[in-house]
Amino acid sequence: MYLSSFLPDPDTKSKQQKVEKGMDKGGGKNTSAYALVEGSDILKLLKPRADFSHKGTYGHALIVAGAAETMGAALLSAKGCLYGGAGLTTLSIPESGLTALNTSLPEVMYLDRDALGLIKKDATDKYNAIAIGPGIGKDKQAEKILEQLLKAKRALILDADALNILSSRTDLLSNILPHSILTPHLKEFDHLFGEHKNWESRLETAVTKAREMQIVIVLKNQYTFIIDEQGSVFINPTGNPAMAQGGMGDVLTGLITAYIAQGHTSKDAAVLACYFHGKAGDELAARYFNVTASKIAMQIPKTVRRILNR
Ligand SMILES: NC(=O)C1=CN([C@@H]2O[C@H](COP(=O)(O)OP(=O)(O)OC[C@H]3O[C@@H](n4cnc5c(N)ncnc54)[C@H](O)[C@@H]3O)[C@@H](O)[C@H]2O)[C@@H](O)CC1
Ligand SMILES: Nc1ncnc2c1ncn2[C@@H]1O[C@H](COP(=O)(O)OP(=O)(O)O)[C@@H](O)[C@H]1O
Repeated sequence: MYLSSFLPDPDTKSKQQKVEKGMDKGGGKNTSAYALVEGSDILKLLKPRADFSHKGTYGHALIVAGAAETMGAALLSAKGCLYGGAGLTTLSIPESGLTALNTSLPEVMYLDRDALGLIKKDATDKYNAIAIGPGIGKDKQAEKILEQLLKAKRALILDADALNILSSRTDLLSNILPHSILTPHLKEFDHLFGEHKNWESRLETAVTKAREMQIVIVLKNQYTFIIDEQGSVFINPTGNPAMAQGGMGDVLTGLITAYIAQGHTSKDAAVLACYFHGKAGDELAARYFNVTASKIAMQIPKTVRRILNR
């Protein structure tokens, strides 16, 4: 299998670049740097829900998301996190979203956005995973919140508007801690790291940046590329065009946050989340012409159960 099968570009030199099946074979020092994620890899990564475990066992996730007009993005991320199995999920949104949160996701806790300004390193210690970005907007207030969270010196999951803010505040890039996860789609990636003529060069930049910054980059597309801190590329084979609807990335961010909260490494959390997100979409697409982001989130526990039962 060649890299070109996973890229939309028709005519790149990547035709010759080999992709190994399975995460064990690819990405290692002496083997191909491109590995196709398989169901068997996922089974090895999943942690069981153990006897005598409780909500504390599965971590506390904080998601900073939403603005008055884009509260939906915040709710979708929280939904992804909840259905992804985090022990506790706290959503930091503007107060105007509180009723919507309590009525649509009663399991999720609320942290007032203004209180977030008071967050110091100690206050973030109680969270096992912190994500910021979906629907927060790009205004000065959103910029300030991002800056403050970066100062808390925690690895973060950075998505959507957090990436857009970073594109215009590149001085903040140096505050991103190792093992943080960036989840750009094509446009967000190019805004952040410069325009690219094709996917192959975009992928090369992603590998360079992931190594340089010691982060994980989830470069979203029909086949999402997960690039780890060593620059190894894991290709996610699940997902389909029925999923091409707004809010899909917000759910993915929540799901990644859930896996980090449950104690996975950044690379494993990204691989698990992308695989199940796409797999849930594939299962739903067998019955529905298009699938909504909410439906994907709610499908996740069924998809995980089915894969474990195999
Ligand atoms: N219910 C809600 O409140 C929703 C809020 N959202 C949030 O709203 C904010 C802005 O989202 P927007 O959709 O306006 O901006 P985006 O930057 O996500 O998309 C802008 C445009 O870029 C193009 N684009 C996106 N992905 C692409 C890809 N993979 N390849 C090629 N072109 C691509 C599309 O034409 C799209 O209209 C984000 O923070 C996002 O999280 C969205 O997630 C949608 C749902
Ligand atoms: N054609 C497709 N095939 C597979 N996955 C897709 C397809 N279209 C979108 N997706 C998935 O949906 C998500 C879209 O993310 P993003 O563009 O950030 O959405 P949004 O900003 O609307 O939440 C990504 O995870 C992407 O892989």
